[in-house]
Amino acid sequence: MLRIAVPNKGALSGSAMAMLHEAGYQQRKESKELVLVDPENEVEFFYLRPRDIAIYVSSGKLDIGITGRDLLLDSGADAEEILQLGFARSTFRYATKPGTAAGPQDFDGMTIATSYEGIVAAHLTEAGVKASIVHLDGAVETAIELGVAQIIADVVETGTSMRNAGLEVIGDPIMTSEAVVIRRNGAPTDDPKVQQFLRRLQGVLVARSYVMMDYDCRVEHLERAVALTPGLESPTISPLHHEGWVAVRSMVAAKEAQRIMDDLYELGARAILTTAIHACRL
Ligand SMILES: Nc1ncnc2c1ncn2[C@@H]1O[C@H](COP(=O)(O)OP(=O)(O)OP(=O)(O)O)[C@@H](O)[C@H]1O
Ligand SMILES: O=P(O)(O)OC[C@H]1O[C@H](OP(=O)(O)OP(=O)(O)O)[C@H](O)[C@@H]1O
Ligand SMILES: [Mg+2]
Repeated sequence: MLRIAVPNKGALSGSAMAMLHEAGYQQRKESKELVLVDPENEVEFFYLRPRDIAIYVSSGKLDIGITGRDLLLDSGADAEEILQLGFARSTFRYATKPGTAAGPQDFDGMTIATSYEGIVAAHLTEAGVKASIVHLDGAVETAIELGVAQIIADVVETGTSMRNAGLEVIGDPIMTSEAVVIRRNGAPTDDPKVQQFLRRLQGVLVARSYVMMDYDCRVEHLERAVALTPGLESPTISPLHHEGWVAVRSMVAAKEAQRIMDDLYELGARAILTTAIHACRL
């Protein structure tokens, strides 16, 4: 059985479980369930704190896990990311009250509050800055108002939490993060069970970001139409009963579908349809 760590709460949990469900795996129904066996797919899911997942995976007790790139880096665990999942995207940034500092070069002697001590300590060392770090579990934005620190380092998605606390982000982003699949460094790369799991998740990613496009076009316009819809390998072309016309079928990036439909119409294509892809193996 493949043993997989899944975030049990927080920003990663819901999207991770939704993606696994979409990939055909059973997921827990109750938030108190700690372990779920999916015998049909020969997988065992362990619902763990997101921050602990890299540690379990690096210990070798679990084969793979879903966590945030920032949490993996912060843990210092001996694990590596093997697939990007495209949700829980964020940047990790310093922030302060306007006028306190412009970037790490001004931090000497200051105190920085964060939940990600590992990332911040490594970044300060690299920048040659001598500052103190105070560890907080969350709601880090409040630390400056309450006098615990002059600077914070935290996850920023929309920037709303920073703005609401009257803070401005300073310096370059320390890192960008998203949900990732991780495995222990040095674990075999050709484990067929892991490969199958990754293919299923990749299938979900493709199904979410592509649509299937069908249209009819005149043979003399085919080359220009195919240039607009080259597909992944190459489009399928079928003859139509109406002479001089063909039917074309091709996968298209969902976010470009409307523009491509307009361009195909201009070219003379007709009966242009898009349909959702529910699952896929590339
Ligand atoms: N608002 C957000 N938008 C996108 N990603 C986020 C957001 N907040 C946290 N994350 C990401 O979620 C992961 C942190 O998970 P964790 O569950 O510890 O955070 P959380 O949602 O703040 O939960 P908690 O506050 O209960 O600890 C990190 O990878 C982080 O980048
Ligand atoms: O830029 P934003 O869109 O505002 O999102 C970022 C905020 O979201 C998360 O906080 P969460 O709500 O999980 O609370 P926490 O700070 O207690 O972890 C994160 O820690 C930031 O505070
Ligand atoms: Mg949080």
